[in-house]
Amino acid sequence: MTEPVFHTYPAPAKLNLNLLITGKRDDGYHLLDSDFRFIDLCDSIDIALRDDGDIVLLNPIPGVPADSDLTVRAARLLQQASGSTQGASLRLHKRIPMGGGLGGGSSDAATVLLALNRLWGCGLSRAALMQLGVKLGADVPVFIFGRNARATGIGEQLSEISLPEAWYVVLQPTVQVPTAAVFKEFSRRVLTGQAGFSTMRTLATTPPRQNDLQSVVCQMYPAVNEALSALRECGSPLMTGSGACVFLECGDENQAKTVYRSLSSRFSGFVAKGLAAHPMFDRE
Ligand SMILES: C[C@@](CO)(OP(=O)(O)O)[C@H](O)COP(=O)(O)OP(=O)(O)OC[C@H]1O[C@@H](n2ccc(N)nc2=O)[C@H](O)[C@@H]1O
Ligand SMILES: Nc1ncnc2c1ncn2[C@@H]1O[C@H](COP(=O)(O)OP(=O)(O)O)[C@@H](O)[C@H]1O
Repeated sequence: MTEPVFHTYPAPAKLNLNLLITGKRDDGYHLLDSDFRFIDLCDSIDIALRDDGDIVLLNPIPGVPADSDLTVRAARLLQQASGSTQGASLRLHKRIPMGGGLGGGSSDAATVLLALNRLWGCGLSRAALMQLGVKLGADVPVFIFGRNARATGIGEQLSEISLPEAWYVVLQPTVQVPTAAVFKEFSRRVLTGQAGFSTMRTLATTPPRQNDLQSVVCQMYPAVNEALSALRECGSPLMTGSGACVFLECGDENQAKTVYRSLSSRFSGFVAKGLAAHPMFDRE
């Protein structure tokens, strides 16, 4: 039997540079207005073709059964949608903290869709892959879109944005935040008048450095508040997505490293560079 040939594909993390919650759909999903930026912290996925049609994750994440891993779900969804009879073996190298608001699972799913669409020769357009991706999670389409983007709808309506070079100090409080619980608590606060929906910004407005989920998460998880307070000594930090990670934008790498060094004995985290585009994005 011939040895399988693996190819390796990157799956970058994202930051939400702002996150406004502008409303709620009838199905319970919330409407957002958010600027997504890719950063250079990446998972990577080794993929080899199989001709038996099986989708096999060789190294499941402890606590996440292979069948519920977003990489496996993405591959099976593409098989169904394209009618492909080919399979794949997947090996996942996780570096993006889980439940951190950095979109790791969604990015892994997007990378599998992009890679297998090519390897299986499915020929689905980027738009068709994005429509498939949103079935796996609201964050998946932006990673298939491939450029830093302003997202509206639940995250599936995307327009490219151009962002200056920047480095980010990211602190990772030692909690995993369940996205659904955070949205649920935000919704409860809206219903009881303790919070309100933001207005979608107009094109002319400078994006506010605001995350409407931040105060909810800080109350549920004091560790997130502590990380924000520590970064506030150096600037104006923000939480990404539904947390738990928080970040501070810096204009140059030295500044970011200096800030991180001053906090690294108290917090885990890392310094990341903002990317101009997804590493798999080729401007054809
Ligand atoms: C908040 C954001 C911002 O980028 O990021 P993360 O913190 O997850 O990274 C995303 O909107 C998260 O997207 P994603 O993580 O793919 O969420 P999903 O799996 O689709 O949804 C998980 C649950 O969160 C709630 N949910 C999610 C997205 C949304 N726009 N409205 C919601 O109400 C729903 O209860 C849903 O069942
Ligand atoms: N490949 C994957 N990588 C990470 N998480 C995954 C993956 N597949 C499924 N999950 C599940 O999705 C949850 C949230 O994942 P993640 O994308 O890391 O966080 P967030 O939505 O906060 O950005 C995890 O706790 C895990 O149960």
